[in-house]
Amino acid sequence: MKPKALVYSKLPEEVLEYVREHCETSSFDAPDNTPGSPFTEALKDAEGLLGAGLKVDAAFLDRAPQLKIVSNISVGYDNLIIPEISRRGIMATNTPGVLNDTVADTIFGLLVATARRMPELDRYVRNGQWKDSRDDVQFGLDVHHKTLGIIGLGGIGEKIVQRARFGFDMDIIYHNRSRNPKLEEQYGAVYRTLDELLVEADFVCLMTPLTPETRGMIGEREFKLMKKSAIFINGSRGATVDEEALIEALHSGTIWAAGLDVYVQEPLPDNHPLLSLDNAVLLPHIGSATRETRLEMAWTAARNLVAGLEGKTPPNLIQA
Ligand SMILES: NC(=O)c1ccc[n+]([C@@H]2O[C@H](COP(=O)([O-])OP(=O)(O)OC[C@H]3O[C@@H](n4cnc5c(N)ncnc54)[C@H](O)[C@@H]3O)[C@@H](O)[C@H]2O)c1
Ligand SMILES: O=C(O)[C@H](O)CO
Repeated sequence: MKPKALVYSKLPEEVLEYVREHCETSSFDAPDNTPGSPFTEALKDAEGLLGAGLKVDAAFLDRAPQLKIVSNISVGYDNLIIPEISRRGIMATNTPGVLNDTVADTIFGLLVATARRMPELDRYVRNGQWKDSRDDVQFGLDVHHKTLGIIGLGGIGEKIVQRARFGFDMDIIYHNRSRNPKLEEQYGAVYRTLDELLVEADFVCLMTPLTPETRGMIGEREFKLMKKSAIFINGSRGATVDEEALIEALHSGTIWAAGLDVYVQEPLPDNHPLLSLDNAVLLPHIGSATRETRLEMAWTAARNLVAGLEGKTPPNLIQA
């Protein structure tokens, strides 16, 4: 008898087919947690769960008594309450590595777009302002030969640094839980305390996971330490930043601009204060969102799921 899998995100057809070959599969484009819904009913028997972004905590796990593995289609797993999942002997997996280059392209692209004010100037052209323009209205800041300060130099961070160092001749400083001598040598990256990095960097780029230690790690104090010309880039998770402090820093000119892919509340609600700030460039959490990479992530997560349900150690098992 095949194990029972519950898929709660829309998967590419070939990946869903692979899951169906190995598992008795109930599949939904999105979870519907209302009592009595087909998703809720399927959850009662599910041994494997596959999808992106669902909060898996104690209350959720109480509704899924047969669960053996939760396979996340993302590298970040702050939606999974790992101590609670492990306490019940359930495995959890993520999709590291396969998205590093794609996310680095997005985050470095966001950095350049913010420094050179590209979205704002696109609006300027479309609104017919070009013909009566003064040049200085269009001035941005240079990226090349500046200092990039990266907080969280892991898989994605390294690929951002590679682009900055070899594509844009930038100097690299970094702050991490531990030092990485290999990357220091490879990219000339220099380790800094968090405060040193904030004071020195022209671009502050946040790429840590969201954990109890990183929640709200950049707030009013940290923005005040940054240069007035600093550009802040967040590609991690919205809650690593105190969003109110960020809005105030952008509004008051404490920093020059911000490029954001992630927010405390996603999608951003209508009338959110960030929407009215021209010095904020806003992307809708699309770091890994290319066809190729999303397909690769779905395959990685599906293979993790099937391995776990076949009694093997999944390739990307999250260590509690
Ligand atoms: N915007 C997007 O679409 C998108 C896409 C992928 C990942 N992400 C986010 O990026 C995060 C990082 O992904 P990754 O694959 O590079 O992970 P990773 O584990 O390879 O790297 C994370 C790095 O952060 C460091 N770190 C952890 N806690 C820290 C702390 N308190 N202070 C300083 N450094 C700390 C770790 O030591 C590690 O080097 C994910 O967890 C996710 O939240 C966002
Ligand atoms: O963590 C990730 O993989 C991305 O943010 C997609 O959710």
